[in-house]
Amino acid sequence: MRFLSRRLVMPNDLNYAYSLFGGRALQWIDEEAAIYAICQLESNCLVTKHIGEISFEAPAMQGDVVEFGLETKEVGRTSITVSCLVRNKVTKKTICFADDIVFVKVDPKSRKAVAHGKTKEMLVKQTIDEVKSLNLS
Ligand SMILES: CC(=O)SCCNC(=O)CCNC(=O)[C@H](O)C(C)(C)COP(=O)(O)OP(=O)(O)OC[C@H]1O[C@@H](n2cnc3c(N)ncnc32)[C@H](O)[C@@H]1OP(=O)(O)O
Repeated sequence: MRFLSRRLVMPNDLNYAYSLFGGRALQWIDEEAAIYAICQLESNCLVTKHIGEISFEAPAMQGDVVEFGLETKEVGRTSITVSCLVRNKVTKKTICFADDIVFVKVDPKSRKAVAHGKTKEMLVKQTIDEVKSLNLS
């Protein structure tokens, strides 16, 4: 799992109990996972088909920096399934985990599911090449 993005918990992200609102966390997860899926499939014509079980393990508080870890679980003909872990950047404590987020590539005109043409093997190679090109050392 690669931690690809961070966000700062701001006052307007809080719930009535002064911790990160679950609905905001879901919005962030959908967006972060969509960006990840778009980059993996190299297409922005994707829609969220399914978000499976999600568990909230620990609260995030105002001023916390949270980071998003993303991973490809499955690659189908028209779909990709990803998981997303949200954790505290400093303590590494898990805030929530969404195991099963499915995106489907759609035709921009008909809005019907269409093949994305990628396999899991292709995506593994693509990621290795991308990480190499970032020259992170
Ligand atoms: C980023 C966003 O927030 S987008 C906004 C929210 N999302 C939307 O508005 C999407 C609304 N939904 C739709 O338009 C339609 O359901 C579509 C076009 C996505 C898919 O239509 P369907 O008739 O379900 O397509 P179809 O049966 O061909 O399935 C497409 C893929 O989804 C998968 N799928 C279908 N139902 C489910 C499900 N309940 N759970 C998980 N995967 C599913 C299928 O296995 C298939 O994957 P594969 O081709 O890789 O094997």
